[in-house]
Amino acid sequence: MKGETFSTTGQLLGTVLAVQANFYRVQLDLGDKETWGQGDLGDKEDKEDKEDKEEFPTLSPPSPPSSLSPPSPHPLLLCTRRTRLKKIGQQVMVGDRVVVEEPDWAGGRGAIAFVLPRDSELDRPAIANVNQILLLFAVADPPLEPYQLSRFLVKAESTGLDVVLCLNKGDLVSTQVQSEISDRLLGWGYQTLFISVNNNINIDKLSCQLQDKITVLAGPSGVGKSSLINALIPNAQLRVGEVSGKLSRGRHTTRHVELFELPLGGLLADTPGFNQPDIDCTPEELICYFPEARQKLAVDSCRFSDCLHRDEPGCLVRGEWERYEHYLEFLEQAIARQTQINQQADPESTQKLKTKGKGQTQYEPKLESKKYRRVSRKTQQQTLQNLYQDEE
Ligand SMILES: Nc1nc2c(ncn2[C@@H]2O[C@H](COP(=O)(O)OP(=O)(O)OP(=O)(O)O)[C@@H](O)[C@H]2O)c(=O)[nH]1
Ligand SMILES: [Zn+2]
Repeated sequence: MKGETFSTTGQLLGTVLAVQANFYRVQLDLGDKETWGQGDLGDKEDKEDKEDKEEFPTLSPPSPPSSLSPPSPHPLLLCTRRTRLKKIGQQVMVGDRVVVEEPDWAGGRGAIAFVLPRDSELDRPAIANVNQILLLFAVADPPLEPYQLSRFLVKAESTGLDVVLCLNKGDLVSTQVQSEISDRLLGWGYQTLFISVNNNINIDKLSCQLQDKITVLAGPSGVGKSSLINALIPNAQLRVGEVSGKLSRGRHTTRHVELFELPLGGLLADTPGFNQPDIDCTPEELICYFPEARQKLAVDSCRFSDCLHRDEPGCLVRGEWERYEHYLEFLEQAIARQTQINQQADPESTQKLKTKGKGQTQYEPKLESKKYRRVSRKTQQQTLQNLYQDEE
C-alpha cells in the first residue's frame, strides 16, 4: 500500500512550516497517521512494497530534533536549500510543498531539492498554498464594529481565498443578540460561526472547518486569537515555548511566520496583530469583494461594463443594501490610491489623450493600465498587503 508518503516517483515530500535563518523546518508526509505512527517505521516498512524499500534503504525510525519536541505525528527535518535552487533563484516559502533529499534521521537534517508549484501565494504573511482565511472578531469586548469588520472582510476577499467568519466571546451576549448579528451578516453574504474559547463552545465545529487545510488566522487585537490557537492546538504553547518563548510573545516580537499543526490534520498560521487593513485593490475590482453585490452581478450586469456603481445610469448594484455605504467609502479610498500610483508612475503626465469614435479626441485621467485592469485570480491571491503588520 502506498500512502501520500511518497509520490509515484518515490520522492520524499514535505511541507515547510517555518523558515529559520537559512534553514527550513519541513514536516514530512511520511508518518501519516493512516499509514503509520511516529517511530513505527518497522511496521510501515513491512507494509511498503519492495520498490519503496529499495529507494529508501537507509530509512531508520525518524525522530524529530529534540529542540522541536513535543513529538509531532509527522517527522520534522531542519533542511537547507540545495545550491541548484539558489542558482535558479527559487525561493522557499512557508507553506511550500517540497521534495527533500538525503534525510539524516538521526541528526534531524535534510536538503530541499525541489519546490512544487504553488496553488496560491500570500504576500503578508508570506505563505504559500493557503486554502482559507479565518477571520476572527469578537461579539463584544472589543465591540463588534461593522465598518472595521467590513474592511477586514474586503481585504480577506481580495486574496481570492475562501473566507471563514468566526465570532468569539459568544458568552458575553445573549442568544437573541447572536441571532440578530447572524441575520445581519447573512445579509452581507456570510454564514457566521459563533464560538466561545473561554466556554469551549463550537471549538470542535471550527476544528472540523480547519481540518486538512492551510488556514491563516486574522483579526483585530483582543478578539481572542492567541486564546483560540491555544484551544485548538494544546501543544502550541509548549512547542513555541521551546523555540521562541511563549506563543503570544513570539507573535508580537517578530515578523516570523510559522505554521502550526492541527490535531485533526491541517495547518494554521499564526500572524502578528494588525490594525486597519488598507484597501489596495483597484476601484473596478472592489465590488467583487462584496458577496452580496457579487451575487447580483452573477445573474445580470450593469449597463456600462466599467460601471463603478455610483451614479451611472443602468447600474444594477447601486441601492438599498446595508454595506453600500461601506462600498462607496472604500471606493473613494481605492480611487485615491489609484490616482496616487498613477502620478508616481508618471509625475509629468496625469492625463492621456484618448481618441473617441468619429475622430474626436479628449483628455482623460491617465490610469496605469496594468494596475487598473481586472487582476487575475492568481494576482489577487498574491496580495494580502498590509493585512498583517507588526505591532512594534
Ligand atoms: N469573555 C471571553 N473572553 C475571551 C474569550 N476568548 C478570549 N477572551 C479574552 O480576551 C482577551 C484577549 O485575548 P487574546 O487571545 O490575547 O486576544 P488576541 O486576539 O490574541 O489579541 P492580540 O494578542 O492583541 O492580537 C483575553 O483577556 C482573553 O482571556 C471568550 O471566549 N470569552
Ligand atoms: Zn453598476
